[in-house]
Amino acid sequence: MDTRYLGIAELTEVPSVAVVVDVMRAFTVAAWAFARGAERIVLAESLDDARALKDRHPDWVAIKDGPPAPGFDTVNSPGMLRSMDLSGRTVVQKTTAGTVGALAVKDASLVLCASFVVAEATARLLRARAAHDTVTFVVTGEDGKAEEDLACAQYIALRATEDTSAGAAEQAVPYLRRAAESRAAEELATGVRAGVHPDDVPLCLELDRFPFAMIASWDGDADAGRMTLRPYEVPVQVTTTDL
Ligand SMILES: O=C(O)[C@H](CS(=O)(=O)O)OP(=O)(O)O
Ligand SMILES: [Mg+2]
Repeated sequence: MDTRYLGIAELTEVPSVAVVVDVMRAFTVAAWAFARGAERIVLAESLDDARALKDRHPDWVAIKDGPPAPGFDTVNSPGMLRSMDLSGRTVVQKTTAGTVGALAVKDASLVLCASFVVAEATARLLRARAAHDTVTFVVTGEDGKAEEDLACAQYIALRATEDTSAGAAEQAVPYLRRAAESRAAEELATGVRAGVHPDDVPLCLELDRFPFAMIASWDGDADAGRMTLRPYEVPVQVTTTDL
């Protein structure tokens, strides 16, 4: 597997396989939404688009980053999502980096959205589906320089070359440390960013909290057709016929 690491603005061609990484916080939040029962996450193009989706589908749960705002049900915080019951719900998500990165590679043949909480499942899916491909990791934060996203991307790339899930916790230590010392972690912990729960940073640094990867694909049934994120439970002994 060949790997490359690009910021959103550096995506000049359609990748074959894309792993869009946003540790703090979009794809930690997305994983928590699925853990709390959400059926799918519609990735909104803009705040206006998210509001319009919510207007057309009042039963959908709209999430934005930054401070709470009219028209949105909650904010981009795993600490807040953790206590919500989202059973069977469709979530609409719009954030500054993560959802923008996923939409930027919407024409790729496989789009995974990832963070530390789904790292091993993501790596396992790459082992099965992309062992002979070039995998483009989209480092969504800070114009491709966000240390928490780059560290997570490099960790998933490392794990994707391993045969088993043994040893993951030990291998992860330096990568998690880089994320813990990132600018995003500091800003979330010190109140520079809005719409934050005190547990957000530790929740974003939980390794393999969830057993699923997250695949973004076109869903013709969502509104008039939308890029939509869904969880994908990756069998431990996966073969290509499982997919
Ligand atoms: O909600 C977040 O943590 C960020 C937005 S900001 O950098 O805090 O303004 O969005 P994300 O797309 O999840 O990085
Ligand atoms: Mg981020």
